[in-house]
Amino acid sequence: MSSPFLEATALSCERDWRLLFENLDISLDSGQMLQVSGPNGSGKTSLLRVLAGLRPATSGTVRVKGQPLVSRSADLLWIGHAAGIKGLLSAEENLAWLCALHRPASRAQIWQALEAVGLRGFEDVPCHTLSAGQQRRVALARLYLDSPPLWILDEPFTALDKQAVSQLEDHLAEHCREGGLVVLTTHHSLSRVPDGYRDLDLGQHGA
Ligand SMILES: Nc1ncnc2c1ncn2[C@@H]1O[C@H](COP(=O)(O)OP(=O)(O)OP(=O)(O)O)[C@@H](O)[C@H]1O
Repeated sequence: MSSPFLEATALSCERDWRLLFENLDISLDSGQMLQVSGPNGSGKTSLLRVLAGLRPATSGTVRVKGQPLVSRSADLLWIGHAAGIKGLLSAEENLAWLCALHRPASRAQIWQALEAVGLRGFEDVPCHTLSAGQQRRVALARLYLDSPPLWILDEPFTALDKQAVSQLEDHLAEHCREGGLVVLTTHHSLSRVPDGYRDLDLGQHGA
């Protein structure tokens, strides 16, 4: 039997001597979406960072395709709750830089991705002059470029208007339908979820 794409076993996480969650098991395969929910401070971001290999768990293991997770794994795309873009660079430059680190993209592909997130005409202005929602769209444009199957997204809907929220929901569901996987946190209640949707409430499963 093949291993799940993402498998976390007996995960526990402590921060500042506080136990956020313990003994958490997660198994996720192609087509599935996991929404990590729970109150502020319950450990959602901490869990996502552990699953993305950006911080160690206090105990437990994370495996991707049966292998121990390595930091900067090429199998996953992480977008944190801060837009994570450089204000002095343009939208195009930000994406070119991020893509160069992971999966190179041509100028035409980057412009297409920016168009997909409604940023046509804003490709070459410095990002610090964009609104918060536009800056979020720059970060999310990576979801419209060649990307790994597993997307780990911390509060991706922050600052987006209604139309952009709806578009992103559709895009995430489509990614799952096409065999991708999504792990996300959001306080927004999703109105369209794929068949393989699951919720993990750290308010109930946390420590
Ligand atoms: N860099 C840090 N150093 C120490 N403690 C931290 C750090 N980041 C977060 N924490 C603590 O870990 C706990 C969980 O934080 P986390 O950001 O994972 O929660 P969250 O569920 O994502 O919250 P929110 O819904 O507010 O985004 C909080 O009590 C927080 O104070």
